[in-house]
Amino acid sequence: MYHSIKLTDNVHWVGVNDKETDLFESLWPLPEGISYNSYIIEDEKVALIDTVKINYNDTLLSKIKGIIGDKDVDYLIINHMEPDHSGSIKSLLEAYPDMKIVGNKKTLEFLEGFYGITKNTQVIADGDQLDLGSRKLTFYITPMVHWPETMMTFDEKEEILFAGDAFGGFGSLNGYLFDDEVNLDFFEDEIRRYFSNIIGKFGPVVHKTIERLKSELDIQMIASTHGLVWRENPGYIIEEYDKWSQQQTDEGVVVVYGTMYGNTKVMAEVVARSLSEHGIENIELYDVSRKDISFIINDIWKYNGIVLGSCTYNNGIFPPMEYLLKSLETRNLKKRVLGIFGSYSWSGGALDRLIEFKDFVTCNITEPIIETKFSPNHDVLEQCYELGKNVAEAVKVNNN
Ligand SMILES: Cc1cc2nc3c(=O)[nH]c(=O)nc-3n(C[C@H](O)[C@H](O)[C@H](O)COP(=O)(O)O)c2cc1C
Repeated sequence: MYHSIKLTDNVHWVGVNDKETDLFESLWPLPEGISYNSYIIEDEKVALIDTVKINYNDTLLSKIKGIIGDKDVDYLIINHMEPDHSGSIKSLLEAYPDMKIVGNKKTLEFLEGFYGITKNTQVIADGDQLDLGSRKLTFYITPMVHWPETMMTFDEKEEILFAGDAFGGFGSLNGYLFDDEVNLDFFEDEIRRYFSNIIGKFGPVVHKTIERLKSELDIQMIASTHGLVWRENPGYIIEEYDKWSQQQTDEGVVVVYGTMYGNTKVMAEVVARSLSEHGIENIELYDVSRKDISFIINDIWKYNGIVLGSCTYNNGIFPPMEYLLKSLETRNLKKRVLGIFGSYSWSGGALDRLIEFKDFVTCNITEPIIETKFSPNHDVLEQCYELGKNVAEAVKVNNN
């Protein structure tokens, strides 16, 4: 069939592209869509690995039939129960009533909780194998590489790792599927945006899992539930994920400001100019109200410096900046050079919250910490310039 794609003679991608959903998890913009990847292995037994979002059930079924015709699907392996991958389970059971659903203990708890399915199940433990005839599949339980039930499935014969959400990214598959079929520039950004926003919080677990995979498996191909299949250079995406999981960064600074009437913006622009004058080539300057937070977090995951400035709003920090701070605290931000500054006109509040943030995250604070009452005067702007200079020097030293 033309609309499924061969990974190998007996392994096919039967996933779908979603260009209709605007916000992934109702949070993260999808300007270039996303794919939900499902794979079918046609051996003596037929196994399907993960399904797709409920809206695409018919497309998935027609792709499956295009490969196996009237044969049955014997096993459905669930690496991840999030509804964008488990949405078609009920439809598949209707089409293939004898199909066995394979998952770990937690998977089955989620299967019953979400879909009321308790029959046709086969529970596996870490390291268990499933014999499909000419090949065996081995299961690796990888809790919290995104959810508690997540696992990975390794095809011993073809050395393909079906990795669940790990190694996935945003961006639909526009005709291409494999890493060697595209220019990776776009994908590198969209995969990092996916990692930093969706998986970033679980970095230490991801790192441990990668260490285990590297030591136990010889991986020829990585087939994730989102985005590209890595067949030319699976090592590339493993190393990128590992780097991000440990918050290793490149030299550069992200300056983010929250402003209503522009005073805080003036301060941010002086900091940015000073960064540039002091040799920093990668500078991102964002108005926190106007740039979606997922793109800001993506850049923060890329670079080793951050400068955050905010106006005061109702005795506290400006609400969009609070959202960013909370998001970074949740992701256990560390190893960054950090600069902060605030503005107010009577009670203050923004800088207090930024100081609380500085104490929460494991980053190196760079002096001066600046606060202005009303519009920034000459002295304040001089301090902003000083902050830019000091941050520039610190990120050059601190490039990890
Ligand atoms: C709606 C609103 C609420 C504010 N609430 C406070 C406040 O609670 N305490 C305070 O010290 N300043 C408050 N301010 C003043 C601003 O924080 C201050 O003027 C700041 O310099 C504005 O920066 P901006 O020009 O970057 O928006 C408020 C201003 C506005 C417009």
